[in-house]
Amino acid sequence: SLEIIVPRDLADGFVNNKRESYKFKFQKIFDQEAKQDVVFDSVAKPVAECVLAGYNGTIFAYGQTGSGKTFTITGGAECYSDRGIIPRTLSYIFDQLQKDSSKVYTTHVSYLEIYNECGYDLLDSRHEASRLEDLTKVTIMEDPDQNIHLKNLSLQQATNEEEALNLLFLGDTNRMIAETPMNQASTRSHCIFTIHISSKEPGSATIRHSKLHLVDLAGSERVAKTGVGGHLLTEAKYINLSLHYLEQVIIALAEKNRSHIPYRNSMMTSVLRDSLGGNCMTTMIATLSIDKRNIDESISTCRFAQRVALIKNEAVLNEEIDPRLVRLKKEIQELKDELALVTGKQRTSELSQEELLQLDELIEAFLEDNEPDSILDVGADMRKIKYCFIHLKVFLLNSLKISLMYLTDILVNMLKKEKKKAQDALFHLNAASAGSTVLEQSHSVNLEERKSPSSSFSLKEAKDFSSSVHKLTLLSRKTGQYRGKMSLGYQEAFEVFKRDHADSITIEDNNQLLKQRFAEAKCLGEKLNEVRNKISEYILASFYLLADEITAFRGYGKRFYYKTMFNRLKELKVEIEHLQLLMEKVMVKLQKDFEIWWSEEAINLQTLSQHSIHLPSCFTHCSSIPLTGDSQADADILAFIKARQNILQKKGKSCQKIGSQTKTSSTVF
Ligand SMILES: Nc1ncnc2c1ncn2[C@@H]1O[C@H](COP(=O)(O)OP(=O)(O)OP(=O)(O)O)[C@@H](O)[C@H]1O
Repeated sequence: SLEIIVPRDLADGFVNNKRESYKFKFQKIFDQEAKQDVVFDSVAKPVAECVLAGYNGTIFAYGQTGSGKTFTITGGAECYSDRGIIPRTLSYIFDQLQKDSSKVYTTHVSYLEIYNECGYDLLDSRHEASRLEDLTKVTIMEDPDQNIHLKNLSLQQATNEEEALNLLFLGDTNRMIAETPMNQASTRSHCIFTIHISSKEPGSATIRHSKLHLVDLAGSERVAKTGVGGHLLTEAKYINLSLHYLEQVIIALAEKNRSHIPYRNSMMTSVLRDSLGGNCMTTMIATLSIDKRNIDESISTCRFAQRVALIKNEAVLNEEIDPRLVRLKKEIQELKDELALVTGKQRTSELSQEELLQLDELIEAFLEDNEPDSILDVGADMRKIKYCFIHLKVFLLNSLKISLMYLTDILVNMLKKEKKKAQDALFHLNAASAGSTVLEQSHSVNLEERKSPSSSFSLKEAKDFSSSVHKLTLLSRKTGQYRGKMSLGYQEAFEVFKRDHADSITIEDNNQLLKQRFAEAKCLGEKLNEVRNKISEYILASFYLLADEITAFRGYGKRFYYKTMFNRLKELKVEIEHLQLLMEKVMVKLQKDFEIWWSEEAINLQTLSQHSIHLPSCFTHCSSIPLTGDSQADADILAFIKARQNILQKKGKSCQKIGSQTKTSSTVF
């Protein structure tokens, strides 16, 4: 349970009644020290398990701006351990899928942003987003059975964790690039990342479909308190309206005997219709900011969460008969009808008892006939032909089995004799030196353990590793485009800006970490190869030395070592890829911040020159700078000089050296 104590002064000021203590009960409460893996294990893992079993699932984060919704759902951009529910869930799901060979799985992801009641596809690869409006618009369609369909929302196939993570980061980057200062995307829009899973047992006609929505809602604060106006007010109204409609849906669902639930009032409630009061395992995460100023928002968040907890969903397995199979069955029936029409006989799928007896006699006669040219003629009936083939196959296998048993007996006897000779020789040798009886314990080593290691885990994966970590991600292509466009002066200014940006420490830290991980991976890769070769030698040796137990035991130890190293290498691969994506993301943010700042500086300088205002004293040496006459280029040059001066002034240092990096340095500009 959670108790919020409102101090008397606050109770008098902001909250109408005089209550000082508000108590709430929840399934689980995490304090601010809670780590992401703990949150994943207790919140997301149970839902992911249900989704893997074929149920729909939703996890949504609700709370005021800055309370940690994005941090919980997506994760922090600074370090690997900060990754949130989405990357951890992807990792868990793909891990489980890999372990289950009883079914064939297909996985897709989609990423939808809802801003001002309009939906946008964050994974639209056909468009390079620089504004939100550039992204493909998604609209809602309803079929006659009142099922919701999202038109234009792309479903991207992801066959493994790496592909899914790339898509997540692509969507996050599109979201970041498309946001404007007026639209701080994370604050003012809702985002829904969905993992779609289909599964089918080989040979079965039933397909299971399930989806997992991971939802990061817009900030839940009330408009009246935020004190915004103009465009922001319109926006805030939309956001508050959609959250208000969400609240209405929740209230309606919690009421007994309510027949109409107002899902259609907003896009978000329409999309989440199944998650709220429908066929879905839904979990809500309420995020609170413990700051004293936010007490009333925290109380209303808790109240909302309490109401949500009252809703009862009914989750059922989503199964359907494979439509291809239905079509094929129909086709078979039509063909059967056609055949009956041509032959004049209606054929059943089974042969009659009488027909089977006749066939057995024919086959027997055929097998007993020593004439090489003899023929087994059963007519143009596929059922009879198949029966003959099966019969002959069984006959052949039985004959083979008998020959093998005979051969094995001979071989086993040979082996026993050879082994006895080797043991006797070793026994005499050992007895002469220490009287050891090591060999007596030999029989427990399982032949299964002597198989080649490559049969239980694939070496190809280890080789793929080195190539995949160097692969260009979708994001680096995006950042590459930016860099390609820069002029020399622009690049120099960007370098100065980057050096002093708050995120430069993150970049540097992650860079160091990446280097360490690369080195570790390289070293592991080399060792892995070495061990692999040793194992092959041992196995070969133990095979030729007719089960020398000591050698095999050593080989087994190496195998275990190999497996541990291989698993570590796999972990490293995921971590390195994640770090690379984090770095790309920070770089995109940095470039974006720089462009905003750069254009602001250029505008400021243009204004200065238009109003014939003299440049400040720090610009006096500018007169020696040759200007080009082109207003845009000159503004760029002057903006850069001013930027450099600004940095130097703030740092209070001489012109030659720009000072050290600080976390708050973004305020410098
Ligand atoms: N548990 C946490 N540990 C460390 N940092 C956190 C934690 N929760 C949030 N933060 C940090 O607090 C800041 C705000 O968090 P976040 O962006 O997740 O809030 P939000 O609720 O999503 O806000 P918005 O409504 O604007 O999207 C971020 O810088 C984030 O890294």
